[in-house]
Amino acid sequence: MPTVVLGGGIAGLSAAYYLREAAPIVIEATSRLGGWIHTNKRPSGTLFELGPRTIRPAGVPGANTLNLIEDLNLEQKVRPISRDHPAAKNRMIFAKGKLHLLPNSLSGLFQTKAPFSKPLAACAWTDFRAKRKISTDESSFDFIKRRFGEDVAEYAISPMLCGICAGSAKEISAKMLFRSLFEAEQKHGSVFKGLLKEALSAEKKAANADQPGKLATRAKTERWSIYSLENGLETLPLTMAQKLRESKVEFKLNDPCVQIKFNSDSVRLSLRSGTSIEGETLISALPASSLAPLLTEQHPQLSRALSEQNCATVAVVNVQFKGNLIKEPGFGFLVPPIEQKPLLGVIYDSVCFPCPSGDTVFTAMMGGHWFHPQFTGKSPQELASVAVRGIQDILGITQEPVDVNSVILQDCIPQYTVGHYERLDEIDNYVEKNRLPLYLVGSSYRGIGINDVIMSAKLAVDKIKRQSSD
Ligand SMILES: C=Cc1c2[nH]c(c1C)Cc1[nH]c(c(CCC(=O)O)c1C)Cc1[nH]c(c(C)c1CCC(=O)O)Cc1[nH]c(c(C)c1C=C)C2
Repeated sequence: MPTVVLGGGIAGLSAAYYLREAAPIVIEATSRLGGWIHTNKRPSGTLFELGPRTIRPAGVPGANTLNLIEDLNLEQKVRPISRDHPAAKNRMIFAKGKLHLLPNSLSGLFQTKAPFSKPLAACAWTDFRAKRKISTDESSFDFIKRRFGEDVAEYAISPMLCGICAGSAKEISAKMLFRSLFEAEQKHGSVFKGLLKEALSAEKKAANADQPGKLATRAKTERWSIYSLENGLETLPLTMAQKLRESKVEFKLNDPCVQIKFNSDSVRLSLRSGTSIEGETLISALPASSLAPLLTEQHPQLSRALSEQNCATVAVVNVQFKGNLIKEPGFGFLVPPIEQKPLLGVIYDSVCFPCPSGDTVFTAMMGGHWFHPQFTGKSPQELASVAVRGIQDILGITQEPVDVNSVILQDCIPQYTVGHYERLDEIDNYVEKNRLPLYLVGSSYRGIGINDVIMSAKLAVDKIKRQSSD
């Protein structure tokens, strides 16, 4: 019996790719593969990315993605941005009516730069003096405020979390971004005291990873900060799908799963069309909240635990203006939630990847944790006007755009709220105790970035292969 992969986004495709020799079946509810990775080529030739647009090469998961890209023969299509490129160095926040460049050098950390009221390096002193608070988890905002001060929580961490998960730092678990810092405080009483130990354990982790391939080594030597692919990031899932088809992997598209039942040594999936599929093992690459209702009848407790996760909805508006309008090149800017603006942030796409026409391309992101009630019921066109006006106001642009595309990405980013990792333990324990042949991969669990998601698929497939050879 085959392994069944549920979901044809990047997590499902990666799982199927790592498992391709065992001929898995991939089930996807829609007619499209690739999930949130979606590149829209405009009639002018400009690329609008509707979802993620770049990947980081750093760390073990970063090297793993580069190994995969090399395996897919996509090396020639990689478009890297080095660490000294303005898009890698210059990150801004819009606060108190102005754009502010975040410090990008050691000396910058020792200067008082607006909107901060003291040099960021002074945080080390705040951390040394702050009392330890014993807890299993707390919000990112509370953790950073306690250890480094309110300024840093409000103007550095809150916008950063908008840029990563479009979420509120007041709700997102401190362990999502600051796990090692959080644990350093719990163990050593101060974050800085624990940093040395963290560096040592990072080396140990790296020692356990697969060997970096040629491309990952090149990324290190050439000091890449981020990269994309020729014709946009969708080249990655499209190439994977093509290779999977060549490997005779079976796809069932346009047929959502409506129920999952586990038997003693197999799993049966009922699809909306009435088809039923039997497999030995199930890899679910669906968001936890979409998997939950499929398990309600047979495993209500597991279903309840999975359904506790919320996802944020993001409006993504791509905008093209004639000519070069960017005075200060950079990655773009983020807007701290305390500013109460409709924009979460704006990416300067054409700084990273210039338009052949010399035009300026921006992507505005809106909503996220604050989508409802602010934008409830608004059409993509209405949201496009809000975004265009926001960009024009902040950047002092008087001309109208030559091209705009607006989409609402419904429930696209899982929110790792306080208690997320404890809930994951509960889910894992349930699956193990009930000996379910179920593997959970994708952005709902242990990392929302593309690298994390691909890595989750690799780890699940490695485990399946180990178990079947035992
Ligand atoms: C649809 C909106 C998304 C927002 N965050 C993500 C998406 C898909 C996912 C994400 N973005 C970043 C990370 C961190 C790790 C990484 O892989 O780089 C993750 C998991 C960082 C990031 N944030 C923005 C960009 C362009 C990037 C680089 C990676 C990528 O292309 O997604 C900008 C940005 N993202 C969001 C907002 C609100 C925003 C604002 C300018 C939400």
